[in-house]
Amino acid sequence: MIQGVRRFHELDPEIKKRYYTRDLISGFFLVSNFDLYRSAAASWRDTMGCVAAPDLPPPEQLPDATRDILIEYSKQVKQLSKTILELLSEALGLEPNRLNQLGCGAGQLLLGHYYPACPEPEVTIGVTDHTDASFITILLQDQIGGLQVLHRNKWVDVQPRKGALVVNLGDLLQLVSNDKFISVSHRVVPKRIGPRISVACFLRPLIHKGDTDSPPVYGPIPELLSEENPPVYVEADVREFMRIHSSRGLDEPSPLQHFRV
Ligand SMILES: O=C(O)CCC(=O)C(=O)O
Ligand SMILES: [Fe+2]
Repeated sequence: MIQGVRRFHELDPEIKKRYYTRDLISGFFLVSNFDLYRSAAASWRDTMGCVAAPDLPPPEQLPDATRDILIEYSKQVKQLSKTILELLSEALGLEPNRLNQLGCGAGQLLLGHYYPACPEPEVTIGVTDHTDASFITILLQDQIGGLQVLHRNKWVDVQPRKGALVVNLGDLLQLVSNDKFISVSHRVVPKRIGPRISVACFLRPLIHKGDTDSPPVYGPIPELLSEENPPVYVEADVREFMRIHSSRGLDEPSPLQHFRV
């Protein structure tokens, strides 16, 4: 998959520009800095991607350079996401199927990032400090490194390991778990060597027009609430949640705070 993402980003710009758009919903896209002019700094990366669940775009809309592997990878990630959501349900003391039934993996967005080698890493940011809006994000990274998570107020490197995936907990999981799980702040620092390739699959509810008749609303899962554990969030319309998420700079506070009690 890493090679497939690299192949696409290293295509002739004349071919790539067919896919360049700021519409990240309708088909396969290439984008650079979706939050340009909203974040304080631009990110040192380009991103390709598409919605991968409920359905990938039709195969003929996917570029040759990445089509077959994208279809295969997305199939595998869908299976894995079911298992991870089962494990997280159990970790919360819920029925194993609870998070899958809630539709936590029903919508998926797959992104393939390309961080070029950077001549001045001291004054550049790969991607700024943020939490993901997803329930969880399944992340594949190559061996270059640069991903960091905030742990006890210190930035800690997430060392690449061959064959390993990183799973980030996102804001929507924090909301439905009523703060039992906390979404992780992370960022990517650029390197003099590169390119660095990563592939992020965001597990989200169904949010696009036509996906569902009524807007999905998510709040703290009732089984997790009690007198000692009252809800700390109100119910959130996820379209509103995502609208807030994508209309701000990635470096601004997460949409979660809008829904705190
Ligand atoms: O490139 C990475 O390792 C992280 C990407 C990321 O944080 C994101 O896409 O939200
Ligand atoms: Fe992220």
